[in-house]
Amino acid sequence: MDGIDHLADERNKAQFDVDAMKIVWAGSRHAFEVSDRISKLVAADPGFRKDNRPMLGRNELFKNTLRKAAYAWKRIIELHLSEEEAAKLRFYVDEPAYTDLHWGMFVPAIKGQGTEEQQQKWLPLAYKMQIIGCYGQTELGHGSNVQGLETTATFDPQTDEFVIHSPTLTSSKWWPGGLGKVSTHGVIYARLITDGRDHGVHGFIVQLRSLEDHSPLPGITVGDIGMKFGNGAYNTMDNGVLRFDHVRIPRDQMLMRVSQVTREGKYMQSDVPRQLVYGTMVYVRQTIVADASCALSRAVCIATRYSAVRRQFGSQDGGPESQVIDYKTQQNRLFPLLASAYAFRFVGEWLKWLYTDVTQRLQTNDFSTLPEAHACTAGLKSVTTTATADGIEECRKLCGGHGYLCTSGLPELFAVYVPACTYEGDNIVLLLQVARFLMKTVSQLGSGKKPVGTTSYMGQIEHLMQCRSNVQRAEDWLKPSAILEAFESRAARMSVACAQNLTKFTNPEEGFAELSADLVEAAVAHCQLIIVSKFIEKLLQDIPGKGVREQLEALCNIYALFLLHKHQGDFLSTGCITAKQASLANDQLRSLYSQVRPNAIALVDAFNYTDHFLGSILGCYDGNVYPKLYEAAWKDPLNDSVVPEGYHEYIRPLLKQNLRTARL
Ligand SMILES: CCCCCCCCCC/C=C\CCC/C=C/C(=O)SCCNC(=O)CCNC(=O)[C@H](O)C(C)(C)COP(=O)(O)OP(=O)(O)OC[C@H]1O[C@@H](n2cnc3c(N)ncnc32)[C@H](O)[C@@H]1OP(=O)(O)O
Ligand SMILES: Cc1cc2nc3c(=O)[nH]c(=O)nc-3n(C[C@H](O)[C@H](O)[C@H](O)COP(=O)(O)OP(=O)(O)OC[C@H]3O[C@@H](n4cnc5c(N)ncnc54)[C@H](O)[C@@H]3O)c2cc1C
Repeated sequence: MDGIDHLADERNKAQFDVDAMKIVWAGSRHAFEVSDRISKLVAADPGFRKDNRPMLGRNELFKNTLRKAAYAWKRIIELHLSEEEAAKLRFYVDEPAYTDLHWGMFVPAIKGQGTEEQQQKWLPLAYKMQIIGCYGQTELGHGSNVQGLETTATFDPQTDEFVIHSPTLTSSKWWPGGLGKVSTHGVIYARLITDGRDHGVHGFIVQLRSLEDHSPLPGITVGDIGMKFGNGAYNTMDNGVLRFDHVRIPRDQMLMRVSQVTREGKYMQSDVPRQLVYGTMVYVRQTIVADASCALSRAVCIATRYSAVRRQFGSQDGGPESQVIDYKTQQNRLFPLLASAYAFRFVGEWLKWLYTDVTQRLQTNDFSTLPEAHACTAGLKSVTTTATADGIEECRKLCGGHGYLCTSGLPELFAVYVPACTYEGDNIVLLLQVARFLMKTVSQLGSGKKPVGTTSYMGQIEHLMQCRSNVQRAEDWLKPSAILEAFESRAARMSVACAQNLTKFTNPEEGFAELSADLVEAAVAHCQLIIVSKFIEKLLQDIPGKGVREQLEALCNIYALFLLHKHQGDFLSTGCITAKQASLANDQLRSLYSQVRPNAIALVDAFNYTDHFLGSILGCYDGNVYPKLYEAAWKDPLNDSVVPEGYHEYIRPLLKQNLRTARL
């Protein structure tokens, strides 16, 4: 617009090397270079324009998504992009589409649950997009309770086929993304029945539509489930409904890595745990944690830049008013979110490592870390998505009235993001899984079995149950040991209290249900400890770049002390800290805000988001917000005419009638 960087003064205040921080954020120089190159490529291509999304009707919106997905694929082929680059391109195109489920769930389900032979047959077709797949698990009647699914796959030994059937209305598949209008195939979860015996839920590859004319195959009824929350947003996705009427598939389309059905119809289980049928969910939950840091950092980038641009009150002698970012209340809402974005980034990196490690162990039939991987992915998915969804809404409020405009980018981001609290497992249901894992860990403490991994802190249970924090001055809260001890003792004491209360019930399941709210809180405390400790571990690594480590230390302390302040009820009631120490933590938090304030804009610049990806006038790099808002308003279709359509039908007659009444 005017070519001036309105945030230049803010950028000049930075006390650290922003380029070095960009590499820390990206994970490596290589990751940064790929991300930087691909984001610019997408931003420069008018084929990936997205600013009109909230204005489009469903059909137009969906067709536009189909066009973009096909165009993205064309560019991926033309540019010979690697798998990593192609994934980045889809990420920066920034539009939920059937391809998310094809690459994100269908392919991983075949990789994780298919035999070598099945992978060789199906993966090349999927990689070339000669078939398009979805993940068909949830039904109208059951989502969380996977064992409650009703779709059946009955083996017919006469023909060597499975008969896939939806016996009830509630067994209709409901929600799978990409299913409604696009997928040709699906990994469909159904109860396996052989010789009249029900062996529980298994995955099957089922063709849904003709590869010739896209019409549903005989016995298949399929469609979209309808509009979802928000304009644009997740409505680019065709979440679907699907019913089977005795659809026959060959026996070799049951995914048979975990268990097999022989030609004679004999059910056999490999020596791998049956929970591997849930493996795709573990994989996706892990990616959702990394995605949380992307969504939250995006909202925080918008709110931080706008908070530096926006001025309100406080003018002295006719000088400029105060930047709203200088209000302590604004900092107290914004900076913990900034710190959370970094915290989720690092815990996401660690979770990716954990997932890779468990996958490698599975190859060698070492299943020992699977329960922990399940608990960590479930718990961290839950805690990070809840905080991110709440954080995006807080960023909208931090931007005042303008945050409510679609051009702020925040309403759409919120609408797209909130279902992350539900999909891939409802957040409460997942925290209850963590709680079960914790209760099991506590119950084994007396048996001499040493807790490992993320529960290893429970190995010092005697100390954690009686220790008292020795913080005496606000600065003492900057010591990682002080923070870790407080978080470990809080988590341990909450788990032990739940375990003790559970013993009061004769029926453990009844006790678990009765105490479930406390159990969820204990699970949250455990997950927050993981995030804090992974941030602290990150700081033990070599971190090059002037001032980068100091900024990360400040953010780590803000993240931990903000949680401590927010959950001080837990810390106080379990006796881990005193009221005086809680107050000192708050004093330290305020001074950390002052330390971060001059660096705030540079800390969000380090995310390296293009204006195209941010999709926000309030968050634009140059901070030239007002002219852009003013110009965008005039582009609204409602301003195409000065006198609105409908004036003659609805406004003029009203005014005339009021005129007559007034004359009376
Ligand atoms: C502005 C534009 C921006 C654009 C941005 C675009 C972003 C796009 C991002 C897209 C990302 C994603 C797209 C979303 C796609 C969504 C897909 C889905 O939702 S798929 C469906 C997911 N469904 C669920 O998650 C169901 C949840 N339920 C379950 O997982 C289970 O049933 C559970 C965990 C509740 C268990 O229930 P139950 O108690 O019945 O247990 P079981 O008897 O089945 O098993 C008990 C035993 O197994 C252990 N267990 C359970 N799960 C697992 C597992 N996954 N791995 C390992 N072990 C597991 C459990 O702990 C028990 O162990 P035990 O030792 O016996 O105690
Ligand atoms: C946008 C979106 C995309 C999706 N994509 C797919 C897809 O591609 N493929 C697919 O198969 N599915 C998909 N799903 C479905 C999704 O996985 C389920 O909706 C999710 O697992 C939650 O299950 P539910 O809907 O049965 O919720 P419910 O379990 O019915 O939850 C309702 C309420 O009950 C509570 N509750 C349930 N059980 C318990 C319990 N045991 N204890 C305490 N409280 C409980 C929950 O906390 C929640 O508050 C998608 C969903 C959405 C919203």
